[in-house]
Amino acid sequence: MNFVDLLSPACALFLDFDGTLVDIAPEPGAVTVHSSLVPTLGALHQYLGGAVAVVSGRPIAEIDEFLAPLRLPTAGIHGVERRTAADVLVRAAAHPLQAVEAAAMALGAAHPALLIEHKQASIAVHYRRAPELEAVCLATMQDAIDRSPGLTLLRGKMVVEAKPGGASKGLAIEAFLNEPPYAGRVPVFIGDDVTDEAGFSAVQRLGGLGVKVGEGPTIAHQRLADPGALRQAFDTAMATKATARARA
Ligand SMILES: O=P(O)(O)OC[C@H]1O[C@H](O[C@H]2O[C@H](CO)[C@@H](O)[C@H](O)[C@H]2O)[C@H](O)[C@@H](O)[C@@H]1O
Repeated sequence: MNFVDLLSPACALFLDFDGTLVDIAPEPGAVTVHSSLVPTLGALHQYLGGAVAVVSGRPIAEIDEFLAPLRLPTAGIHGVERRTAADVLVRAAAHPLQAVEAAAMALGAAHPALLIEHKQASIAVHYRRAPELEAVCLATMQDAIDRSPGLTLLRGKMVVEAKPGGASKGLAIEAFLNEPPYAGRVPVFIGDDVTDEAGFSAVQRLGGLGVKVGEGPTIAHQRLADPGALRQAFDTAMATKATARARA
């Protein structure tokens, strides 16, 4: 892929976090932010006139902590919350989590290898340390979701999550694209997980490009090997643009 061509000032760039900007780690708190990432994202944000946003399954507050001191426009919890470029926080309707919370806590108590993540509007059960528990996690969460109006099941990398049904990464990207400075630009979304397919679908329907990071089936039209390849491509693109500007 030629990121130098892709990253023109006419594009709006939407970025997933885990598995895309950072490598997957054994647990959510253990990810490492590469030293070049924050300066590179800052340079991209400036180069694209502010038309960059993170679109993550994590809460916005966690993304802010990982990327500090950079504070980008961000959609969190798969689009349930969204901080616009004008710094306005928009939240989708919340739905009662008691049934899924109780089911997840009982599951965690029965199987200490599971990690239960509370994200205000959603509950995630991570089974990375016990992959053999996938089926029981899936069945238990689906049963609790069936008793929880408004919630839907989302699967990700070694995780099953109950989240509000009215939000998705695709809808979050479309909302950004209705606002400045994203409106009228060619959208590019880069992600790695099944949860990112809704984002690929949205940008490609709107004439843009989806870029899948890593292996696995996807509807994205382009692919990169891993987060390291993406960071390298960004660094190369920014260096090339800087050289071109210096020569002009
Ligand atoms: O949409 P993303 O920004 O990619 O976030 C997706 C989920 O990422 C986190 O879980 C995943 O990454 C962990 C750290 O690498 C890994 O241990 C876990 O197995 C993955 O599922 C995060 O904890 C979730 O809340 C996000 O939804």
